Amino acid sequence: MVDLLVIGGGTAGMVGARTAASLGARVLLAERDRTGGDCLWTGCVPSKALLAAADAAAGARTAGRFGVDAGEVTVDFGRVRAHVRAAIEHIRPVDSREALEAAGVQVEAAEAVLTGPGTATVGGRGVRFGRALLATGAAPALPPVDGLAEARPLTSETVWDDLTELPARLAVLGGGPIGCELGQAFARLGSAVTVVDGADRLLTEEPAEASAVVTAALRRDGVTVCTGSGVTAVRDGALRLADGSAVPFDRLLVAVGRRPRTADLGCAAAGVELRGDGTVVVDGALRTTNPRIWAAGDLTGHPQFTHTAGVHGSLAATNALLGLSRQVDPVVPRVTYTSPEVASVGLPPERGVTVRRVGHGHVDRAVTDGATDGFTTLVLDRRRRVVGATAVGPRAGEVLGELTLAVRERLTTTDLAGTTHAYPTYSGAAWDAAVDDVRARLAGPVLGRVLRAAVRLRAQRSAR
Ligand SMILES: Cc1cc2nc3c(=O)[nH]c(=O)nc-3n(C[C@H](O)[C@H](O)[C@H](O)COP(=O)(O)OP(=O)(O)OC[C@H]3O[C@@H](n4cnc5c(N)ncnc54)[C@H](O)[C@@H]3O)c2cc1C
Ligand SMILES: NC(=O)c1ccc[n+]([C@@H]2O[C@H](COP(=O)([O-])OP(=O)(O)OC[C@H]3O[C@@H](n4cnc5c(N)ncnc54)[C@H](O)[C@@H]3O)[C@@H](O)[C@H]2O)c1
Repeated sequence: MVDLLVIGGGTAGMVGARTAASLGARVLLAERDRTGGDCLWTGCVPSKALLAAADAAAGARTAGRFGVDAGEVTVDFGRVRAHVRAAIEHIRPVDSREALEAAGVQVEAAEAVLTGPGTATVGGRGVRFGRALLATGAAPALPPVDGLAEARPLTSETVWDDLTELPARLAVLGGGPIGCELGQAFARLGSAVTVVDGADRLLTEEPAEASAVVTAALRRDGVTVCTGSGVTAVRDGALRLADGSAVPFDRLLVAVGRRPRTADLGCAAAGVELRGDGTVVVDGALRTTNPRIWAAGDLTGHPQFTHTAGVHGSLAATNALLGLSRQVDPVVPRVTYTSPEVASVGLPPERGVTVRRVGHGHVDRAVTDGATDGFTTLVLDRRRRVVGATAVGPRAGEVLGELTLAVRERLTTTDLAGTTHAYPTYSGAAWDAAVDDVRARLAGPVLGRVLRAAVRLRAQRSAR
C-alpha cells in the first residue's frame, strides 16, 4: 500500500511526487518511458534549443543592417542537433530517476493501469493506493486526412530523432505555437517552409494584432503562410487544400493539437470520468470524479504548459495528502517563442473596459535593437486594474513576469506607473502604457478640472 501512486513522470508527475515525498508520504511514481516527460525530451527544451540555433542563423544573415557583415551563412544540421541534445543532457540529471529517488520517491520504470477505485497494476504487479495522481500528459493528434499516415508525417514526438537532415521543403500542418515556433526555426535554418492552418489566422489563441505581427515575421523569414483553407488529402508528396491548391513537400510536420493519454489508463474501472475529447474531468481543486484520485498536467484540459503542469502537480499532491481543496490559480501566463515572442496573460483586449497600447516604435530599446514591429497592451477594468496584458517583441517572455504579477495582485495603472523601471528596457513599454493611462485620467473631465483649479489656486496664492 502506498500513500500516493503517481502515474506519469513528466513535469506534473515529478513535481507532484517530489511535493508528496517532502510531506513525508510513501510515494510510488510509475513512468513507462523516460522521466522528464515531453518538456525535457520532445517539447520545450529541444524546441527552444533549436530556436536558439535558428536565431543565430537569422542574426548572422541580417547583421548587415548594423554594418556587420558575417559572410555567407551555412548551417551544419548535425551540429545543430548536437546542440539540441546537449541542452537536454544538461537538464536531464535534474529530472532523472536518481534525483527523484534522492528526493524520497520510489520510481518504477513501468506502465501503470488503474484496475479499481483504489488499485492499479504497475508493470503487471498489483498496487493498492491511498491516493493517486494521474499525470500521463498528452500526445500529438493526427487528423483523419486521407493519405496522411502514408506520408510518414513527423510530429513533435518524432522530429527530434527522425529528422537527421534538413529537409529542402518542409510543410507544417497547424499554425499554433508548435507550428509557428518550429516552422520559423526550420525556415531560418534553411528549409523552404509552408505553414498551413485551417483557421483564418495563425496563433488563434492570441490577439489578432499579435498574430498579424508574427505572420509578417514568418513571411520575412521566407515562410509561406496558408490560412483559411483546410487540408482535404495528402497525395503524391503534397498537401491538397480545400481551395484546390497543393503544397508539395519533402517532409511533413503535423502540429494540430495534442490529445490526452487516457485511453488505456483504466479510468472507467476506477470511476474516473473522461470528457468526450479524452481529458479527465477535474474540479477546481484538481480532484477527479473518484474522490481518491487527482489529476494534473496536459491530460486535464487546463492550458498545456510546463508551468501549469508543475504548479498543478504540486497543488494536486498537497490537496490529496492534506485533505485540502486549494483551487487552481486562474491567472496563467503564456509565451510563444517565435521571433518576435508573443507573451500574454489574463483577459484579451475585447474583454477590457480600456486598452492602453504602446507601439514599440516608441520604445527606445526596441529602436536601438532595430526591432520596432512589436507592441505592448494593458487591458484595464473600470477601476484601472490590470486584468490582462500582451507583449509582442524581443524578450517579451521576460517582461511577462511583471505583468502576470500585476494581473494576479490586481495592481492598478497607478501602481505600475509609480514603479520606476530601468531605461531602456522592453518592460518600459508597460510602464509607458500605465503612465499614459494615469495621464489620461488626470486630464479627464472631473480630475482634470480639480487639478487645474488646484494649480490656479496655488498660483494665485503665491502671486499675493
Ligand atoms: C514542441 C513542444 C514545445 C513546447 N514548448 C513549451 C514551452 O516553451 N513552454 C511550456 O510551458 N510548454 C511547452 N510545451 C508544453 C509542455 O511540454 C507540456 O505542457 C508539459 O510537458 C506537460 O507535462 P505533463 O507532466 O502533463 O505531461 P508529460 O510531460 O507528457 O508526461 C507524461 C508522462 O506520463 C508517461 N505515461 C503516460 N501514460 C503512462 C502510464 N499509463 N504509465 C506510466 N507512465 C505513463 C509518459 O511516458 C510521460 O513521460 C511544449 C510542447 C511541445 C510538444
Ligand atoms: N511556447 C509554448 O508555451 C508552447 C509551445 C509549443 C506547444 N505548446 C503547447 O502545446 C499545445 C499544442 O500545440 P499545437 O500547436 O500542436 O496545438 P494548438 O491546438 O495550439 O494549435 C493547432 C493549430 O492547428 C490548426 N488545425 C487543427 N486541425 C487542423 C487541420 N486538420 N488542418 C489544418 N490546421 C489545423 C488549428 O487551427 C490551430 O491553429 C499548445 O496548445 C500549447 O499549450 C506550448
